[in-house]
Amino acid sequence: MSLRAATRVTRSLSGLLPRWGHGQAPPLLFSQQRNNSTSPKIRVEFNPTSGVAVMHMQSPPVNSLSLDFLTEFCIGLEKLEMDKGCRGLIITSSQPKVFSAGLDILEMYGKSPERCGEFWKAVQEMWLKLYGSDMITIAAINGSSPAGGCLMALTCDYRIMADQPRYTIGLNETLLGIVAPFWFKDTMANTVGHRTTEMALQLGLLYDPSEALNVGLVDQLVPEDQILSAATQTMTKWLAIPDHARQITKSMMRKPTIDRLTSNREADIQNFVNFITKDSIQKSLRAYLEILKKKKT
Ligand SMILES: CC/C=C\CCC/C=C/C(=O)SCCNC(=O)CCNC(=O)[C@H](O)C(C)(C)COP(=O)(O)OP(=O)(O)OC[C@H]1O[C@@H](n2cnc3c(N)ncnc32)[C@H](O)[C@@H]1OP(=O)(O)O
Repeated sequence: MSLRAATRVTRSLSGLLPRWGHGQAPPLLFSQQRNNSTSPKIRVEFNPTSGVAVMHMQSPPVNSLSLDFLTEFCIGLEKLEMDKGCRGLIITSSQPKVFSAGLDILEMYGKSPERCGEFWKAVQEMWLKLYGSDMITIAAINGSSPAGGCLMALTCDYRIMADQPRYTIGLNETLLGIVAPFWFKDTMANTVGHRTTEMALQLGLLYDPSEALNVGLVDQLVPEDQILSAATQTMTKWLAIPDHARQITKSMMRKPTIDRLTSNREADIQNFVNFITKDSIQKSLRAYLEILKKKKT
């Protein structure tokens, strides 16, 4: 781990200690309204000539993965998957500085077990659809991408990140006092290997772009204004490979990981619900939300 990554971890961890005593009311009220907007959270541009679609995530402020967002994302993905003319998908963000802030913490804080279960099923669905996609999938990561945002990028076939040192990417769940589930861990280990994953997950490491490139978490760095053209160039290379051969190869590589979740889906939902609704975990999430709020003051 580089010194810069270590410093970031230490800073984040020291801020995570809960600051209220037993029986005290939550010191902050968190808006539950942010994700109720009815404007589309995903915009898809499909070019039938090239066979490539670009999916723009446009859910202000930070493309957090709420139940509504995930539902829209999966519907969009399914439509493209069913369109035989669509061979490639580029995923990017329309929000400044952020690719995706990961799972919407407000979906995990103060919610009923039933609602948490519904939410987790949608997270699983997003991963299963994207990791198992027949399309060539490229993440054009034009901003920070922690936790579930990093998972989404890792789930693609290729990752291009904007070379902007203030952006970070990684599975930082432990910093929130929560645990990346086995299929998050498997997806990362399949990309960067066991040892790097073991250390990154325990420490909740968030890498800057050059560190992410060094460990293989992303495949390429480009100036931010070139990210879509670089993704299109890479896509052209991948499109030159016959679809059936590429798809069978992709499936051969990913099927064991996908099968592990599909055969344990219900247990994984139950495990999430039991874990996330624990008082101690709810306190950690509340502390983290407070930190996000305080950052501004
Ligand atoms: C058994 C298994 C159990 C559990 C498994 C759970 C797995 C969990 C996976 C996850 O993905 S958890 C989410 C992790 N995400 C994060 O840690 C990211 C937190 N956010 C940030 O670090 C930053 O917001 C940023 C993405 C780097 C962007 O920074 P910026 O300065 O541009 O924005 P700001 O921090 O001011 O945020 C704006 C606004 O958005 C709210 N916000 C941010 N992230 C989230 C989020 N993930 N969910 C909900 N809301 C989020 C933030 O509070 C601000 O809100 P406000 O405007 O109302 O103050």
